[in-house]
Amino acid sequence: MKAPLTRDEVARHTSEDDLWVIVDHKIYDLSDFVEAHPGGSVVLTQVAGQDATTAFYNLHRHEVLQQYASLCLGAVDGEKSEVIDPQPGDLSKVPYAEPLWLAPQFKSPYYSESHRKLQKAIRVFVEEHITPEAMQKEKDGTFISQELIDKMAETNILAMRLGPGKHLHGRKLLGVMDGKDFDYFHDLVMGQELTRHNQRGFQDGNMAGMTISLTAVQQWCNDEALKQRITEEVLSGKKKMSLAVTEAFAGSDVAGIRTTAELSEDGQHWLINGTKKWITNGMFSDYFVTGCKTKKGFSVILVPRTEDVETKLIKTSYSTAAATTYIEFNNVKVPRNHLLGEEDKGFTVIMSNFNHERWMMACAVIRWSRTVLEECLKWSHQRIVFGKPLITQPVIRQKIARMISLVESNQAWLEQITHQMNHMTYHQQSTLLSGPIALLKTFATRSAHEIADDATNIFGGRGLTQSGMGRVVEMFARTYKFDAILGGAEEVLADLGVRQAMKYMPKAML
Ligand code: HEM
Repeated sequence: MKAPLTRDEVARHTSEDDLWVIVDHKIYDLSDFVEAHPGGSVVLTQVAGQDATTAFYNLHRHEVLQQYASLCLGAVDGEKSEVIDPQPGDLSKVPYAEPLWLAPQFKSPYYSESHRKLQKAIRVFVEEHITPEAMQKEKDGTFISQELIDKMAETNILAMRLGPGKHLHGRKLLGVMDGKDFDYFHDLVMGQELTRHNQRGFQDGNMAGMTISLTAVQQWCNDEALKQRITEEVLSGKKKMSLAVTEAFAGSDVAGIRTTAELSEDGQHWLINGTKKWITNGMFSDYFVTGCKTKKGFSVILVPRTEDVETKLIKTSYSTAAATTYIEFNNVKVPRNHLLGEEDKGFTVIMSNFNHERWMMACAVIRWSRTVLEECLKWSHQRIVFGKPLITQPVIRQKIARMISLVESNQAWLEQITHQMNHMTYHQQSTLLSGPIALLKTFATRSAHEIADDATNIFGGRGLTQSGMGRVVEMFARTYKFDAILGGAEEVLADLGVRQAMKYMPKAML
């Protein structure tokens, strides 16, 4: 019979080729791992035969133990593990790590049982199917796999990403709800949960282009058969698409773009010439919703990839998994019915399309900020400095207080705007909510700026390191600017928000 795994037994395994330690009441046989340990062998021999729980959590993320579970011999006789081992779909027990509506003790007027069911289902999906691929792609910079796209098409995740609408009717969403019941709070849940793999480049690589361009086809395509075909191709994952507005010549100042669209002599085709820059997912797109200069203004045209479309990868500060692209249109011939909205009236198309994009970006960056807050709460309880946990330092508590206030106020404003979206038509949203959404996104990314700064200081060197304890904070601090710039830069959006308010000021003297 095997000897019971007691602490005395552990204390007998203290040599480099026979080395056991205890972490969280479990015994690990590190004999074959000592040489491979990324932290070196010396530190392990120093704790051989001992309880190394405090030392371990001072230096490692809990997930390390899950990755190396095969080294575990079992629990110490009569003892029970104290650390929470998260299972797919679990809610975090860390205060403020989940939005209040998910904390059992709190109530919210906005969410019902179907939001909870969807939240649970998408969290499991993200943890099981998206996170492993996201981590790999963020590192190697390659694009999303067709296998994952197919899974997201089958479960209707792709379709949900366009927001509520007729395209969801008749679809079963992640097996838990009917598409016709999907509202903007379900949309918010999806937008927030889909960031939880914490890989910012991959987050955009995961069909972000589709979410901001197929919406324009849905709302503005004048040819019903064309609209149905494109929607079917893209939502089934067979074809990919992106929004091609920004150029080297013009970013937020859309009026300055130089790509031209001219009608052919027989009037049957558009001929597109020009370039586009920083186009998310462009490398693997089959269609480009493209902003063009036309005779008397600006128009939006759906351009299919042909041999006259050239795409080159741009390296940015997040992973090339996002497929950020430079595009050249060289006399590309596009059928006339591919015009979206009216000729020369493309501003209306682009501006109303921007609302959902900016709102989605706010959902995502607010959720990311919350994850960083959770990381800071965990780390400051776990990290021992000057002989005490970091959280015992008042200066750290001040930083965390500010983070909590920013995250919670952003989420509350987001939910209030989402509630309005649920009660407005697309047209009402365009006129009444473009200002509030622009201001919300600006406030969310300014908050992210402060949160990234404080979180990096809390994590110290680890906040600057791409692996290990601080990897989530390092990624956030390096990439939150994508949310501050894409979809409209902070300054432009802040200005838009105030100009919208000016429009509605009473004419009379006040
Ligand atoms: C089950 C036991 C252990 C496993 C599986 C393990 C695994 C790892 C891994 C994967 C890393 C790379 C960094 C990361 O991903 O977090 C690492 C780093 C490190 N480990 Fe361990 N480790 C164990 C126990 C220990 C113990 C008991 C100590 C110290 C007493 C220790 C000290 C270190 C140090 C100093 C680093 C470098 C950390 C840094 O650069 O911040 N390890 N370990």
